[in-house]
Amino acid sequence: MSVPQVVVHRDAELLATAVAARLITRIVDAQATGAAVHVVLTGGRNGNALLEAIAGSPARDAVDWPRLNLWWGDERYLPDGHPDRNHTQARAALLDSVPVDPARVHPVPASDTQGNGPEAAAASYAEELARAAGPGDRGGVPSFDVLLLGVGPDTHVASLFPEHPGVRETERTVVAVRGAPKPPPTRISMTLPAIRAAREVWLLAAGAEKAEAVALALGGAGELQAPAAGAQGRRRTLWLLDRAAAAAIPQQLYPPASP
Ligand SMILES: O=C1O[C@H](COP(=O)(O)O)[C@@H](O)[C@H](O)[C@H]1O
Repeated sequence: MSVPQVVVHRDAELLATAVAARLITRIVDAQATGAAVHVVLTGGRNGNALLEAIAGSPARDAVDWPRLNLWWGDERYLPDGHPDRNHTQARAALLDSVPVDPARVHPVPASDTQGNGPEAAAASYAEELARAAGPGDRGGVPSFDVLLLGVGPDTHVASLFPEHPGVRETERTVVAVRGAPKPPPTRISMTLPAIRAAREVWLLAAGAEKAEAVALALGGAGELQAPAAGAQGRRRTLWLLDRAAAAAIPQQLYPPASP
């Protein structure tokens, strides 16, 4: 696993703009190799702000959208089109305005399309991921090029909450989450093993309400107490923060040249 690297931007708006530029470049470079590129999206404020920033960037046209494979790290178990679904929010922020191929966009099943409960929806998403995995991929998921995660104020990532059963999962790639402390209580989430199969994991956090969580996760907490601490990419783990969210991180992690 990779050692976390921290990048700090002035504020939430610049964070979204800078990460949008970074992600567009990363996708364009990966697509230039001819390989299938897989990106895992996140919900939440920073995830949606990033998608809006991509939508507003002229460089978005450099992405070969029909060839891009998109997944979600977690989802709220709600009917298709519900405004609180991460998929619905991603469509509004970006996906409805770029020429993605619906066959390559992989939303987590919704409660009305997969009405047999969140456990069945999680199993179905795990199967979909396994079908997309190539012979060289590990752990029953495609080798995600970039897996994005928002960091919650309690250190949750995807829908893996501190001390919840989901964060203890070591085998399955996707689990149902019941009784989540953040509404809605019923969710579907990729697990830490699936997250750690990604080549690059990028964690996003902005705002003073995230400062304690970021400091805890980067300060040596265990993943049960702070799930964000367990989110690491095979090649790269990037913590992309604004100044307010970075305010309490250990001094030695603060990048020296941050503006
Ligand atoms: O509920 C969720 O929360 C996290 C963090 O969201 P934020 O608004 O605090 O940034 C998000 O990453 C996750 O996808 C979402 O389902």
